[in-house]
Parts: sequence; structure tokens; C-alpha cells
Amino acid sequence: MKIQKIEAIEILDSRGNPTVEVNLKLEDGTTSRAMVPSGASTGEREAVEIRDGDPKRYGGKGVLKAVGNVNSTIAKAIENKHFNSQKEIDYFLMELDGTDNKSNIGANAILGVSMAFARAKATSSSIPLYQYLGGGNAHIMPVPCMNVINGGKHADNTIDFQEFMIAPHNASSFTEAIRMGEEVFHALKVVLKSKGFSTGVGDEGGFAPDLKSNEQAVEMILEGIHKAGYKAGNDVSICIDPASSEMWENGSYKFFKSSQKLVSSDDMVKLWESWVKQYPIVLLEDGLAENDWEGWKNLTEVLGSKVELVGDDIFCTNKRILQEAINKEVANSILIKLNQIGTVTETLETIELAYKNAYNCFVSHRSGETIDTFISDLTVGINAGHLKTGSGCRGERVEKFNQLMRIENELGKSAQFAGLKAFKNAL
Ligand SMILES: C=C(OP(=O)(O)O)C(=O)O
Ligand SMILES: [Mg+2]
Repeated sequence: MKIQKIEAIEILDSRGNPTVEVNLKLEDGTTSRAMVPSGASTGEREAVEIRDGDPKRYGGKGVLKAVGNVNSTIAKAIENKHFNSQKEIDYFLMELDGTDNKSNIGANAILGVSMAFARAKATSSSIPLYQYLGGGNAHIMPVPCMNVINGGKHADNTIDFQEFMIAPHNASSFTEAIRMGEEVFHALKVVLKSKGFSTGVGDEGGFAPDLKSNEQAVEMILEGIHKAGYKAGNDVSICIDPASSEMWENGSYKFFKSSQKLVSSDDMVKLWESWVKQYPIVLLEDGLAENDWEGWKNLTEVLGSKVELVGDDIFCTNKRILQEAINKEVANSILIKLNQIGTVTETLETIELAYKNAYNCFVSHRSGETIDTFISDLTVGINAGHLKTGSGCRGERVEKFNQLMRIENELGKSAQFAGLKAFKNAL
């Protein structure tokens, strides 16, 4: 099957910033579309997202260069060419770029083509995308980790830590888990309002109140869980992503939005140890910064057998970095973001390496999103058991949940909700 036509345009993401959309047509007439997301708290070793840098357009954030690279370099190389598999086209694109970090053509250009090809091939073969990505055994429906309070770089408020998520795991299905999560989200709104806090939302759709402390965010959520009629820990647990690389300053962690206090890596580990003792936390992502590998080793020794420790900025969905972490016994789970590495194939290779070494995979959106639901299919495809894709009040996040409900309906009796066992060491 040849690729007949490929075309990119500049569209908008959920923050109103430009991003790349790719439209692809196969020889048999199958068409597909992919939209590329974009992060704000990015890891230093992520594949390169090319932005124009022209201050007259979107403050330099335009993506016309990346769009142009799809429409010229990539189109010239792949139109009227036959690719047998995802691996074949992705390796071809990587070679065409010729760099380690996709800085030549741009990860935002390459990923759009890679995702659009996957979607077209699935449609053309009359199989769902989750099956194309993961094979016939794809059937585990994930626990939706819903980001209900936003802080850090994702909100203009006083909270240092970036994400406070609820994990409604005591459900019989994904659809039920979403209902529980939404009920808690709505109860939390009432709790915040009753205490005089703002109920405006941040980049990922969670509330963004000016709370007095990071701890208060957890306390508010616990109240919300209770108010919705659920038992914290039994029915709904908590996941945290402080995105602590953003707090890293000269070897310490700075509480940059609240107290301005500086804390050592050892003290951060102590803080997480006390939070895990005090609160029903099942997952901690980026508890320490990407350049604090010594601290990460310490964190893994202290908490690695108690909760899921997910590496985001530190691993960048990169199998070479993940291998380093496996060798050093750092973390026990990896965050999966397609645009951190830039192709579908490399993402799947990283996932394979994680599973081979008993690491969990936690699939993730970016803070700048579109309505593309590729990650919903990826999550089921690889039986990841859990994903994070914001809260249930912004269209671009809700669409991922809706796609998962469609998949659950389509799988029928073979669908199995992951529940608490999705989280490493939770049982
Ligand atoms: C989703 C995240 O944020 P961003 O997309 O801004 O990196 C994250 O840090 O996990
Ligand atoms: Mg993160």
C-alpha cells in the first residue's frame, strides 16, 4: 500500500498555541488525521519540537517550519512510496532527519506523520487503532487518573506542585470509574466554593485555587471524595505529579510559588515519605528532578516498594535513558508521551523495554492538547492499566475519556477494568 498524499497545516492547541496537524491518504483511498500535542514542563532530553521563532507570529511559537518540513522534505520522500509496517516508515523518517533528537525535521513534524500513518493503516486493515498498536490481546480498560487540582507551570496560582490527581479504582468498568471521578470533581467544586476559593481551571482542566499550601490541595480533594460518598483509599486514591524539575535550582528544590523556601533532595524524599504515610497516595510522578539521579536512587530505595514511582522528565519516553534507569534501579514506572520521543515505533519499543523489566507504563497527554485521541487507543493497546489525561471539564481531555468509553463498549465482555492492581505495589 503506497502513501498517496501527505499534507500538514498549522492548527491550534488547547492553550491557543499553534501546533501541527497532518492529513494522510493511502493509495486505497483511506484518509487519516493526526494532531500533535505540546508540553509546558518539558524534559531537557525530549525530542525537539521545532518552532519558528518569528516574534511577529504567536510570539515566536508558530510551527510553519515544521509544517513546511512535512509538506516538502517528508512529502517528497514518502509520497508514492510503499511502507510495509510502522517500523519501516518510522525508521525511514528517523534516517531522513538524521539526528538523535529529531532537531533537523522536528519531532512535531515526524510524530504527526507517524501517528497519521498508524491510524490510516488501522482503518485500511479494518481493525481498531488499539489493536493495530497492541495486537489482539488489548482488553484492559485503564483507571483514569484525573487531574483535579492544577498548580506549578500549569496554573497561575500559589500551588508549587503541578498535578493532584484522583484515581477512581474501585469500579467495575472504565465508564463507572469516570462517573465516580466526575462526581468527586463536582463535589470538590462545592468544597472549594464553600471555603471561598476560586473554581476557575488550569491548563489541564483541574481547579486552580490560591490555596495556603500544597498539603491543602490534598486535604480539599479528600473532602471532595468524602462529600461525593466515596472512601478515600478504598474507592478513590490519589496520584501526584509535582513536576519537580521545575523546582530544581542549584542542587535544591525551591517552592517557587508559595514560601520561596529551598529544600534539599534528602528532605524532599522525607516529605514524600510523610505524604505517603499520611495520605492514600498510590502513584508519585517526578517526585524529584530530572538531573537529580542520586536523589532518585534514594527515593526508589525509600518508596519504591510502597508506591508507583513514575519517571517523566527524567526518562523522556527514551529507551536509552530507561535502560540507564533499569541498570541503576531508579523508579519502577515510566510516563509515556509520544512527542517526547517523536515516533510511534520508538514509543512502543520503550514500552516493550519497560514491561520486560517489570516497570509499569503510565500513558499521558501533554498540557497543550488537541482533540486527537491517539493516547486512548495506545493505553488500551498496551494494556497499560492507567492513564492521565486531565480532568473531565475541558473538551480536549474529555474526548480522550469519551474514546475510552467507545472502546469499552466495542470490546464488550472482553473488556476488563484494571482497578487498583494497575498501580505498582498498591495491593
Ligand atoms: C503532562 C505534563 O505536563 P507537560 O505536558 O506540560 O509536560 C507532565 O508534566 O506530566
Ligand atoms: Mg509529569
